[in-house]
Amino acid sequence: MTLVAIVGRPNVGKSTLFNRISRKTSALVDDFPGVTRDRNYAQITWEGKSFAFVDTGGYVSTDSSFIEKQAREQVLLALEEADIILFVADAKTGLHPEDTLLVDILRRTSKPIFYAVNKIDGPEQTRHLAEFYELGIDRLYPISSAHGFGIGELMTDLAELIPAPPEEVEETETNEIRISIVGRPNVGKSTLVNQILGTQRVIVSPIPGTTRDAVDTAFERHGQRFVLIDTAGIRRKGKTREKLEKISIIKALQSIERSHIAIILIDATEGVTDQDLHIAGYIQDRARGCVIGINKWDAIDKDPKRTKRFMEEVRDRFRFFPFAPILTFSAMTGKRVSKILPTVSEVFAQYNQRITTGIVNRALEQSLQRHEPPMVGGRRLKFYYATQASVRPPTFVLFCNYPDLVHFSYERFLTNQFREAFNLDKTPIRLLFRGRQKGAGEE
Ligand SMILES: Nc1nc2c(ncn2[C@@H]2O[C@H](COP(=O)(O)OP(=O)(O)OP(=O)(O)O)[C@@H](O)[C@H]2O)c(=O)[nH]1
Ligand SMILES: Nc1nc2c(ncn2[C@@H]2O[C@H](COP(=O)(O)OP(=O)(O)OP(=O)(O)O)[C@@H](O)[C@H]2O)c(=O)[nH]1
Repeated sequence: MTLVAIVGRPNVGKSTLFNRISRKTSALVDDFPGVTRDRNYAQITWEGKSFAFVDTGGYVSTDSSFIEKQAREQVLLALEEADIILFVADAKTGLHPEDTLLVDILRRTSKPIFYAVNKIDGPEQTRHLAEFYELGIDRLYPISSAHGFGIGELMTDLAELIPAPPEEVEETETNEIRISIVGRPNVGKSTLVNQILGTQRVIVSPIPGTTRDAVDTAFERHGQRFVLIDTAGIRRKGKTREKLEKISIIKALQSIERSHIAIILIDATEGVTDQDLHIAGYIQDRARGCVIGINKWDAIDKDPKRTKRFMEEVRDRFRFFPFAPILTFSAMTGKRVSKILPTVSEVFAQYNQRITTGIVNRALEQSLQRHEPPMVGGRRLKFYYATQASVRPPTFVLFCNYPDLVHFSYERFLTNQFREAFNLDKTPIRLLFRGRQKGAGEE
């Protein structure tokens, strides 16, 4: 997905603009689920084009010279990582020497840049625009983030640069397994990529991903084709790790989006952190297959008691992922890395599993017998029929009398029953509840 970064001096109104675009416009906003804590990025659809917005601002320092340095760094990082840059200046303060500096940096790139002058709240203020033409930019967008003026036009021009959404690749029945490797900085992602690719002789070819930086790598193993998503992105080392955080998480989300199976790496020497769960939450929301990889296993004390406690803790913190296999390995020494691809294949096979309708209905009947559906609001919940609607992940539609009243705990019960009956212990599955079909072709 195309990534648009908003950059500019402190206080020019970047977050106000971001908020307006992500919440208060008619743009359809799909917050990245699972990562709602950080409000700095949003997935947006404007005139049929989808893209992600990131606000690079929010400088913590109060020392103004330091802030300016930080702003410059953000611009450099945005240039490196984003596909389109949206530069914002402030009409109220007027043209600032620092604006000129930032614009000079931006000029060095061939990436598309949009220049907006903010806080032009009414027609009488458009005169403030004049001095910004000193920057030598042909097209300036006068906007008011606070009042919403000029935003629509800017967004429309921006959307024009974004490629049309690709045909839904997801459901094409190719058998290549698309894998994303995600995790916090320093967990060993690139070491693992090198280890996996180093042991694979048949590297098919690097294939350009959706954005210019994203280069995926395809290879074959025992006749199975694998694609490692965004190999280039994983290998590229960020110099200023901390500040990359905002963009790097979006990159991870985008990789997950494009993959079938996500390998989330945990650093054994640090244990499971909140951010690991944050990323995992996104894998869950997107219903991707998942393998939990505990890396740097060589570096910890392998006292059996301690190991047992460690594994229990991982299971507990990932309790929302009971189906994700957990592997321990060392990307550095290569020990047990060979387990990864077979495990991924196993998860993928289940992720694609189709169950015949007869078997689905037998499992439904048995589940209903084992545990009668509860009364809801004085009414008895009744299930009529079930069928598998799709794969990736296996998704089952259950027709019943009160589809909206199926309680979470009963849904969980049915999910567990289905998992067991169909041997789907390693993949997410989805249950959808629908009202009884009234006639052919009707929902
Ligand atoms: N008059 C006017 N004020 C605005 C407009 N947009 C933002 N502001 C004000 O400008 C100030 C700074 O806005 P922010 O959105 O926090 O600026 P920022 O660029 O995100 O700041 P950093 O977080 O430091 O990077 C706030 O007081 C806003 O209310 C606008 O269109 N018109
Ligand atoms: N002991 C040990 N160290 C490892 C292992 N895997 C990676 N490391 C070390 O951990 C550090 C980070 O590894 P990278 O592969 O660069 O991690 P990364 O996740 O790609 O890092 P970012 O680029 O910051 O996201 C390096 O110093 C590696 O040598 C491992 O299995 N065992």
